[in-house]
Amino acid sequence: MDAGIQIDNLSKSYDDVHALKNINLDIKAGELFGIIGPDGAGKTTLFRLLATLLLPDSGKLRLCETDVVDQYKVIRNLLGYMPGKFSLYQDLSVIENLEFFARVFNTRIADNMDMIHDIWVQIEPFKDRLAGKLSGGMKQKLALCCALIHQPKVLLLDEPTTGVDAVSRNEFWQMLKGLKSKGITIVVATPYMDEANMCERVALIQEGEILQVNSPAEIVDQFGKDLYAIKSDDNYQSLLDLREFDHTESVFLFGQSLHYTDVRNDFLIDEIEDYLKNKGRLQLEIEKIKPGIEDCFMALSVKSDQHE
Ligand SMILES: Nc1ncnc2c1ncn2[C@@H]1O[C@H](COP(=O)(O)OP(=O)(O)OP(=O)(O)O)[C@@H](O)[C@H]1O
Repeated sequence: MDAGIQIDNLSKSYDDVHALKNINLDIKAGELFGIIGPDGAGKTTLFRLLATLLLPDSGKLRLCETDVVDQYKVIRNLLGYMPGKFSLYQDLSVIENLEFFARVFNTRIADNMDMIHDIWVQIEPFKDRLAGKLSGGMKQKLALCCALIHQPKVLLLDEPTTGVDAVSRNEFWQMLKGLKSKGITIVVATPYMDEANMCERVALIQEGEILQVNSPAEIVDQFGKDLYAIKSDDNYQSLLDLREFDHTESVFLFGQSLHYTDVRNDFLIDEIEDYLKNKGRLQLEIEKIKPGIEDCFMALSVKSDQHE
């Protein structure tokens, strides 16, 4: 059985909100795939459709060569789903949660220990603690064990690292790489653009539309413009001034600096510096930088808005 996912012309609306607009996506068996987009982009809707919890308005979804709508009972056994919010019973202990999920799938923990062992050993010392009393990182590990206890072929993880500290986030991605080596197809939805680099390929999604599907490295390679980081004594005022600058193609606030592209291919950085100095800016620092996934996302989303 090929554990890939095929999505053809899929649309879903909630009344007048078009949560997914005619999307197409092909995820390969055994891939670690990211669905990357901001809040409200449609990630959860896509996962709920794949997990047989919602029906599409139109389009086809296939998972492990099986139609998700027609054969939803088969799909539920093939799939492990870790929803974004509270998939655990807070007033059951760690072990009781795991036993519960095993029973739902008519299986036993002992029969599936090989699948969860590496993760389970990290939470086993807390097995009698109520799930509600676990730290964010521990809850996430338990939820992952629960989603894996029936040995699914495909694992869907909806924002698994939201609200989790940086160390646990990193550990979590290492765990996913371990699972990938067992041959499971893993699809992770995340609003954190930097997590794209942990995936083999990603789909960038915004307002129900897929902007691009590719490997993170190829997405960055296709940026196609020189990018500059600009800092000054007042970044916000620089942003406003650069929006008025004749040669600005794009300018966004990124943390402690602005990210800027110019419509011209050939120009001197001094021209931007002089322009901002004339506007009264001090302590200017301008340097050419490599684009990240977030820069690519911004550029693609501007293009997509211009098409509408
Ligand atoms: N049950 C619902 N009723 C009405 N609108 C909904 C419902 N669920 C989602 N939406 C809307 O559909 C769009 C997509 O939401 P969805 O939850 O799929 O996005 P998301 O990328 O998972 O974002 P988030 O992380 O905020 O959940 C949003 O505009 C959202 O407000």
